[in-house]
Amino acid sequence: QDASDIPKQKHDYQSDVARLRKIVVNSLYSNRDVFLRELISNANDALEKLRLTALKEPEVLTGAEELNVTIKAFKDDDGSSRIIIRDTGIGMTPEELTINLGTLAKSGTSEFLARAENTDTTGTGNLIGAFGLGFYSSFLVADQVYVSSLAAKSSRNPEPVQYVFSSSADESSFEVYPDPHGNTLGRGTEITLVLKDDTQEYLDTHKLADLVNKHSSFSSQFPIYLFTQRTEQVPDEEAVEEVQAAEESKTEVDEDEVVVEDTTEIDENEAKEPKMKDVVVDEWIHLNSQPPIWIRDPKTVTDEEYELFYQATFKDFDKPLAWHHFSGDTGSGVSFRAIIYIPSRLDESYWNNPLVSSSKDLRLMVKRTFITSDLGEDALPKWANWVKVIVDAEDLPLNVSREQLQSTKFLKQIRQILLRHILQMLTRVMEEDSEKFEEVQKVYGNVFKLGAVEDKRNRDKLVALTRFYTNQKNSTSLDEYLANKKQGQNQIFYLADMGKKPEFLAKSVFIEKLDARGYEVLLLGDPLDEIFVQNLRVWKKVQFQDVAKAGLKFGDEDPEEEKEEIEVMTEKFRPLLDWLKGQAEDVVREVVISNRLVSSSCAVVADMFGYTANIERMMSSTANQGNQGTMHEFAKKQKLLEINPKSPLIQGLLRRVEQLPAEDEEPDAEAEAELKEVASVLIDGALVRSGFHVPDSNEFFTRVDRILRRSLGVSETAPTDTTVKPAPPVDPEIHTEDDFAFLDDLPGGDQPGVYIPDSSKGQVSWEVEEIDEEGNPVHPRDEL
Ligand SMILES: Nc1ncnc2c1ncn2[C@@H]1O[C@H](COP(=O)(O)OP(=O)(O)OP(=O)(O)O)[C@@H](O)[C@H]1O
Repeated sequence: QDASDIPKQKHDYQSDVARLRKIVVNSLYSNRDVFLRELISNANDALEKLRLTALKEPEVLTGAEELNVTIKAFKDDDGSSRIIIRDTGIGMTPEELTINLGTLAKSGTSEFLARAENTDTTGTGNLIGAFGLGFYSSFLVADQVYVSSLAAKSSRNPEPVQYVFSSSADESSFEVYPDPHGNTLGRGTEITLVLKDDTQEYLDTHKLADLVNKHSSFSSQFPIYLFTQRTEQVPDEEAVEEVQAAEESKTEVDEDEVVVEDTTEIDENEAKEPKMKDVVVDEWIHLNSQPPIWIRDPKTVTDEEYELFYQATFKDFDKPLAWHHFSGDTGSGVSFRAIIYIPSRLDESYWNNPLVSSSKDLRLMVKRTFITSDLGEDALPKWANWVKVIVDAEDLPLNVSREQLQSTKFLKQIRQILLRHILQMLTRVMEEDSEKFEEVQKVYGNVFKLGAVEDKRNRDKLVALTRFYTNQKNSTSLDEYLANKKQGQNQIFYLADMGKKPEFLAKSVFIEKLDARGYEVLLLGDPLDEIFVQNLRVWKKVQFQDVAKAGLKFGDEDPEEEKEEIEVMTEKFRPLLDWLKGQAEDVVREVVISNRLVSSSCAVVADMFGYTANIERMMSSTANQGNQGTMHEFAKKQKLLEINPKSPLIQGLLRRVEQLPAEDEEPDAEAEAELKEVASVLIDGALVRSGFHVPDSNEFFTRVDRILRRSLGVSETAPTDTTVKPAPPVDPEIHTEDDFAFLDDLPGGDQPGVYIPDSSKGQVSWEVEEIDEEGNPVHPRDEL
């Protein structure tokens, strides 16, 4: 590739590339193998791009006939060891060589850099495995790299010229220049790696073949050929002719053609002449000659093959959690084969935009040829759009475009089929492998709840996959819950409080009695849980009952007896109920005798149409979005104060209320004020215990303070010593600029304006009002 007389354009690497190359060059040797996988993957991408472009512009196919990748390792005449990886793909123009190989465009790379520079070299090795370095992995094994490329001929580029990109591992620059050999490639890209002294092992064709088989045989749909030489014994008599034949086959190989079969043939009647001699036979071996795994019979594919295929195809370096390989017919006569994979984690962005669904990893092939992985928005519902799927349709035309595809029945049908299989597969994991199902729950537990809300058609199957905490178990399905319900119980009890841990919820006043009596209650701490039950409302004809709301029924009550008991109690506590209602009228609609409390004295319960504390919080976090108005205010007031007639505190309060002077008697202002204070603390306490906000927390604590003093026998009116150290005297001296040097370091420098910390961006807004000298706002209208 020497081209001393050709003018070369020299470029400095963009700084990130320089950093990246440094890491690569200095990083551990154990990961060097990845270079081959990365370069083959690039070659495959280039071939794929060519084929897709050719659908619209067949002209790009001129120049080289076969679409393939070839690999040749040899010792050059100058003693250097070289590997040449060549593809007949789309190729690169000189500008593309400069931009694609001299700058970094990959999104993951800056993350990689940040992490790699903070880790020791062992860690870097793992990172390389996880991220994939693309072209730069060449420098793991090579001192010097040449990339010759001839872009495909097209209307925009009717006369492409072959250019070379050249760079060595220790330079911070690269060169791009016209290939001194001219347009030798026909089309595509040839990467020549001049191996380092300590990477000579890659000259070994067995090693190369093993590497390709391990990593790349899945990642390329195009044939990959490896150049090999073997020694063969041939009769000496034919020596001259044989040598010529071998020469011929060698020349053939030296040109663009790829010869798959052994070209040396031995004549049958040569047995007469036993004298033999050794000849070296050149051979191109087809490395990935096995059909792709989705075409194969699932029985013949090993788990490791499924995993490697997944990792190579979807560029996920974690192993999948599970997969399902099947074939079928869409019903409109298109037969297909598919593999569905469940990744081991959800993309971090999954929950950012809960209502938008686009599946990036639904790879559609037709007759083994990749067509598209973009099946448009809503190709799958949101709950399922994280699956990674490969579908190969046998009977669709190869040149179908994405737009055409969307108008075919095929897409709609395949969508239903995929969804059915995803659900079958998850259900099978649930039924047959509880350990794996636990892992699935960890990652996708909330996804199933979302699905049950979103996908009405598959609701029942998705609900069956959901799991919940309860006061009795760490995990239950709704069916298990129903199997455990008590005689007469006709409600599914749940307590929802967003963001709270199950252990906390288990101590709530609302489940006191249920828990004490042995009833199971779902403890829902995730915001999605409440949305889930609100949407579902009923499961297998049993209604969900929020235990923080009115309407709770155990189911074993004798309605007559209970009614009577409540009536008796209500009569007995009438004076207290009436009096408390007067005290609590700002917060609750009614005060009633409770049948849900055991040890607590009282609780605030949402009425049928009222908001529970959980919903109220959700509403107020969106309150400034308006349009809630009176309905919101109305719903907020729909609460009941329930009192526990068995609580000594309540009984004591009743006695004190009864002792208050009647209306026609002389009022006892002091006794009344004291009682009011107790009531107020009781009501506020009930609000807090029930998860609501106290209307005025200052007032609340002042009252608590007074009551505490009373119980300690301290004077209620004795003032606290409030003397404090006053501020130092006025200091009119102006400070030097140095005292404000720190201001320069603040974002925005010394510019006037409001500085918003990054963490609050988008959350704060303000309006600026112009004021006149007297401090009055200036309204534009004033100027009229
Ligand atoms: N053999 C090739 N033929 C044509 N273009 C290539 C070839 N190899 C690399 N390129 C171009 O150079 C770009 C950069 O390659 P690189 O391998 O660094 O990153 P990538 O391929 O985009 O990312 P990744 O390897 O992680 O998929 C590619 O996007 C492609 O445009």
